[in-house]
Amino acid sequence: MGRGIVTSLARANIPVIALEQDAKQLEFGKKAVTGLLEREAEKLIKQGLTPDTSLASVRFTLDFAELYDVDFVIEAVFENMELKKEIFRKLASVCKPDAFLCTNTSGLDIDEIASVTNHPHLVIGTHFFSPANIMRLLEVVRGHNTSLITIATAMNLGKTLGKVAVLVGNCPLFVGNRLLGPYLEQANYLLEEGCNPEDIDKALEDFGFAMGPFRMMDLAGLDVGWRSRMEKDLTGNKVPEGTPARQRQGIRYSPLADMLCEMGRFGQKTGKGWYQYEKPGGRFAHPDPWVKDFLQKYRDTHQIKPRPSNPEIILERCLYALINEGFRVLEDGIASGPEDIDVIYNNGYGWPKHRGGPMFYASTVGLEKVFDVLDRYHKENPDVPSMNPAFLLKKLAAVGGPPIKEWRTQVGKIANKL
Ligand SMILES: CCCCCCCC(=O)CC(=O)SCCNC(=O)CCNC(=O)[C@H](O)C(C)(C)COP(=O)(O)OP(=O)(O)OC[C@H]1O[C@@H](n2cnc3c(N)ncnc32)[C@H](O)[C@@H]1OP(=O)(O)O
Ligand SMILES: NC(=O)C1=CN([C@@H]2O[C@H](COP(=O)(O)OP(=O)(O)OC[C@H]3O[C@@H](n4cnc5c(N)ncnc54)[C@H](O)[C@@H]3O)[C@@H](O)[C@H]2O)C=CC1
Repeated sequence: MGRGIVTSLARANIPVIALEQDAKQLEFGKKAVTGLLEREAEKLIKQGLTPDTSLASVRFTLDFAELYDVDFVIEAVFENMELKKEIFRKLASVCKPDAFLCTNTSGLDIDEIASVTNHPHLVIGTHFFSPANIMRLLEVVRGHNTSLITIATAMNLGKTLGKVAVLVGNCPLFVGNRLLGPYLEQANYLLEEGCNPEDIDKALEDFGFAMGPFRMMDLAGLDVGWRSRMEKDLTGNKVPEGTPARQRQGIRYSPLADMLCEMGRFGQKTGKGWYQYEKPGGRFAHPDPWVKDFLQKYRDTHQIKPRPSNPEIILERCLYALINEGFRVLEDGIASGPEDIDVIYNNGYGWPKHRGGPMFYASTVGLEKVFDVLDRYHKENPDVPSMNPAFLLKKLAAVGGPPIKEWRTQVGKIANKL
């Protein structure tokens, strides 16, 4: 993410100091940023334009002390709370007192990160999306103490970078990734039940997604989700002994993605994940016979009898799970309206734009249908609480599923924590 963010800043002619933890990583990063900027320059030249971005605006360093007079920091280290806090302690001591301190976490608590600084009003989440120099979304996550000036500055940064900035509230995984959780959960359960990654990806790509869930996670890096689950003690050595492999805290859980990570299969970056790639860093996903075999052995171990799923079932389960969480986000006041969720999905996750975003799509399918499918699934699978229909969905379905623009008036004031 760091290299994509640096490239976006350099492209907008913002001087950047790019900091890494060791010389090897710094060299990798420098090479990657140089490559991305050169590629962009070539594209402009081909179009008859003169590139005005230069690598000279980027300084590469290993020394935190060089950050003493920067206006704005964007931290993008591994998804680990203790490490993020250590970095923010350092930043708070090195940077000038009015520097804005941003974190590119995928879903950690912004308030906890801010708590280690003396100026939490200057701390904010700036959540970029992979590939960070390409995807247009910037989720701006306000913490409890984040000031209006800090929010305005982060929103303005999004605009300067040519991105679409959306303000959201602070909760685990924020908005985009919070909806992604139940979507990925269903995709993983479908694998357990007999599908292969390519069956599920094909159904969602035929629906119009730029990438199905498994190709997308291979692109983002499976280790990101793994670290995020470790932070929640869902995997790793803090899981209590004797916990059944397919259960956590009494609810259904799929350990499949964790098992791939334990074997070093992180996706495109390692050349192997849910698919295989021509080399580490390769981009062309090929179905991997190893994965097919791995899934079959897993089903045998857990005595799961494979059953077929057609594209319609795949779509309903994955999409309605995602939409249901969208209603919960609205109930919690984490997004300011259904339109914001749609903008997030259209610009950050390769959602098919012609379908208008997940919440608009739900309104076109019919909220009664979405409710009925979720309700039936949840009654048959009470150990999957994410599929329990959200209260707001139930309420709107009960009044006939009005068009999206009428949701607010139908349900009264939606709690807004922004
Ligand atoms: C619940 C736990 C949560 C854990 C997960 C947390 C992760 C997060 O916090 C949030 C995330 O980022 S999730 C990932 C979000 N990203 C997506 O969904 C990407 C979906 N894919 C796409 O949009 C297009 O396929 C894409 C744009 C990638 C490619 O587009 P096309 O298919 O049209 O292909 P191209 O025309 O060849 O490429 C367009 C530009 O993209 C560049 N590109 C392609 N693949 C890339 C890759 N793997 N890495 C870097 N850049 C890449 C490609 O070079 C081209 O760039 P330009 O030539 O400069 O235009
Ligand atoms: N991969 C993705 O799709 C997305 C990731 N994120 C978030 O971005 C952050 C980074 O994720 P990735 O780029 O995927 O991870 P990564 O593993 O590719 O990169 C992390 C970088 O942090 C550097 N680093 C670690 N400790 C450091 C330290 N003490 N000082 C300086 N640099 C240090 C590492 O050398 C490495 O280059 C995480 O918080 C992740 O949740 C956010 C959006 C999307």
